[in-house]
Amino acid sequence: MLLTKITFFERFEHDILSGSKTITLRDEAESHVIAGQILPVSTFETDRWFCDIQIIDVTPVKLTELTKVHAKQENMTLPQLRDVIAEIYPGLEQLFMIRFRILPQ
Ligand SMILES: CC(=O)Nc1ccn([C@@H]2O[C@H](CO)[C@@H](O)[C@H]2O)c(=O)n1
Repeated sequence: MLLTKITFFERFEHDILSGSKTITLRDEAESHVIAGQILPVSTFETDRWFCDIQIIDVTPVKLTELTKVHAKQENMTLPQLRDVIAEIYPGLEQLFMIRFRILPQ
């Protein structure tokens, strides 16, 4: 089943809106989006809509394969990104990188 919406933690809202966060790393359950798809984005905490994104592509990536390039696309350092993923997806090795662009409001 394709996702029809996506949520982000509120603390990433600013980076998404400013264009400094251009990927998200998700588990398999949240990887079901396709290139070209447009999705409404809301906060995880209160389900408040804050933008629409268009999916560029989805690529499987293992935790061990993450590099500074991924971190830069998250507007983080690699250690910060590893910490965030360990917190959200403890013990998960297989991630999916979703590249997106923010649509003008
Ligand atoms: C239910 C829900 O909202 N889940 C998630 C899952 C991930 N992310 C962000 O994607 C990147 C890598 O995981 C990091 O920047 C994360 O913080 C998020 O914001 N929200």
